[in-house]
Amino acid sequence: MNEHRTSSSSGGSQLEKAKVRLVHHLLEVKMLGRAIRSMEVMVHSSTFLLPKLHQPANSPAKKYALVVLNQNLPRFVPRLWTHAKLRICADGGANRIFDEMFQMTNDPDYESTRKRYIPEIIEGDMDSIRPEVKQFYSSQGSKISDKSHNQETTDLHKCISRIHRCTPDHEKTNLCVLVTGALGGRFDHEAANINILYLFSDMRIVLLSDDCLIRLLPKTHKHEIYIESSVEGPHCGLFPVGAPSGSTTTTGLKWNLSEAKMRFGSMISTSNIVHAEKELEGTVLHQELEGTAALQETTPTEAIQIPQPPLHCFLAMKVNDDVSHDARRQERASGVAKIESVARFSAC
Ligand SMILES: Nc1ncnc2c1ncn2[C@@H]1O[C@H](COP(=O)(O)OP(=O)(O)OP(=O)(O)O)[C@@H](O)[C@H]1O
Ligand SMILES: Cc1ncc(C[n+]2csc(CCO)c2C)c(N)n1
Repeated sequence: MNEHRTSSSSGGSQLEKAKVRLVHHLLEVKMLGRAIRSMEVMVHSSTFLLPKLHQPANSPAKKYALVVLNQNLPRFVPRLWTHAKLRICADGGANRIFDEMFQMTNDPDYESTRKRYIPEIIEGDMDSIRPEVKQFYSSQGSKISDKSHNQETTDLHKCISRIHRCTPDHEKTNLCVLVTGALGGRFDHEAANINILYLFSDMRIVLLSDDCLIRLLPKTHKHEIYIESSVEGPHCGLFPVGAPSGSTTTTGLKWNLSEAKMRFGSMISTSNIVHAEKELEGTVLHQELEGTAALQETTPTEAIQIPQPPLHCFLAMKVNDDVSHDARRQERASGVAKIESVARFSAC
């Protein structure tokens, strides 16, 4: 009898515990939904890849800073160079500008081409820039920022630190830092370059190569990403690096996610395709991640706390030639894709 009572009361308490867990879970879902709805939208676009002629007249004025890394220059560098407000070469990136701009601009006059492309700053540990290149740019007025004493951070890190330091907070959101040659080379460099997106998540940084661009979708916002279908896509991927994305919902992709969990070691979205023909104006991806602080504010009990703040997700987008801009524009309709994602840590 006693035994029976014990097991039944323990069964009862198990049921109670399950109920409490369920209530907590429902509360958590409700709060996450509320957190998503209250987030501001961050708009992204890659119009910097387009020739000036094709840039939308009414797009909001964005300032670009260009950082050139020590890798083959992507074909659109001359265009980015012309429109950037600031140009920084990361150490050996200066060799690339010195050596490769002729071929890119098809200008037979070497001397005058060189003198047209002078970076404002060359920043780094100076172990890759050639002495004659350093001498040339120094004589043309470039600031040489020699950080050879610092072997703790990469040259890209040093460049972005400088931009971060020199940009007032209220201007950070209106500045886009384009980093060329960041992808497709040595994997340790590529991974370190991606890490920069996370280290400086309050800045808009786009890593670029001839084939791909990567941008962070910060956890603080919802995101609308207008895809320039003439020069980017249709392939794309979403990567929750460092932390799981607990619930991601997308529209406008061929393989949409519906409250899907993404994490490394499980499902991630790769080889996805922008597939937004049904919608009309540019492709938009929404991704939303909430932080611990927001949850703690609204959490009625200690039990539903997220153990660590979730991290951000990044979006990788295929980049294409823009030679047949008009043809391609007709071929692939622009559209709107949305991604909503909530990062959540589960106990497992
Ligand atoms: N193969 C590559 N792939 C991706 N990024 C690169 C590659 N090579 C250089 N970079 C980027 O360009 C920046 C400047 O390159 P540079 O060769 O001057 O760097 P470094 O610090 O001397 O590199 P290393 O590790 O070879 O000593 C690096 O900080 C890195 O961000
Ligand atoms: C844990 C650790 N790993 C590697 C390096 C080496 N390192 C990192 S960035 C950099 C500069 C490259 O220009 C160098 C040499 C370090 N310092 N600490």
